[in-house]
Amino acid sequence: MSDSEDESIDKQLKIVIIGDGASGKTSLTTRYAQEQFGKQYKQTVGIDFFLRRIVLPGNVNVALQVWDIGGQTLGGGMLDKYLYGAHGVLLVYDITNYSSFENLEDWLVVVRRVFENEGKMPHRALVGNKVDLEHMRTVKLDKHQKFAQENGMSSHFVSAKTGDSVNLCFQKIAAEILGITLTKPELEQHQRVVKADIINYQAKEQTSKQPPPQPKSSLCAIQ
Ligand SMILES: Nc1nc2c(ncn2[C@@H]2O[C@H](COP(=O)(O)OP(=O)(O)OP(=O)(O)O)[C@@H](O)[C@H]2O)c(=O)[nH]1
Repeated sequence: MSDSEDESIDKQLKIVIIGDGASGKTSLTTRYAQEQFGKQYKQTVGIDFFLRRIVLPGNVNVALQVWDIGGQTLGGGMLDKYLYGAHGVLLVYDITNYSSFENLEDWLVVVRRVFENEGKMPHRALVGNKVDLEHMRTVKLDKHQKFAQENGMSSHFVSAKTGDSVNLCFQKIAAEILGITLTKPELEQHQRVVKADIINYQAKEQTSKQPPPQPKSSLCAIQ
């Protein structure tokens, strides 16, 4: 296959990210598209766009056009237009903020209204963000699962801060939209992998005449 063929895009998907202000939509998008995270909260006014190319099994080249919608857009006239033509909609909430979860009902009402005339609903994904703050969780797991089930949504937990499961979330959604099955090795490949040095304290306590201990490396995947 030539270089140009290799780079050609088979599918272009429009993915729209909605949910309350400060739930982490911009952080999630920039983590995914640019591998970055900013601690400072800067409200999105209107919309931001990002593009990321991925390859799915079967050598399917996909361009994901990610639309990051400002949380204040709910109730405004532009949201319908932003949603129009979406293949996938991510409904994001903050697991430490119960009202951001409750309000997803209102966001979903808009999604249903926009797509009821189009005949085909986009893929809808329920995304609980900020799992690095698990100790502050206020939205119970069973509430999340019930909401996803009742509304025909796929279910995801991520941390835009640590990057935990962010790639996996987008990869799964893109594959589901295109009817592509991800194999176990592919799923594992998109889990975030943390590399840590194991320090041998016993060896460290030995006299300085001894040769210094060699650090060992280990890999662990966060599920
Ligand atoms: N601990 C933690 N903080 C996060 C995470 N994701 C986002 N934040 C923080 O939450 C705040 C809001 O994040 P944003 O990404 O700006 O939220 P948003 O949903 O885009 O907000 P709007 O633009 O108002 O719609 C920022 O201070 C982020 O640093 C996460 O996974 N963990």
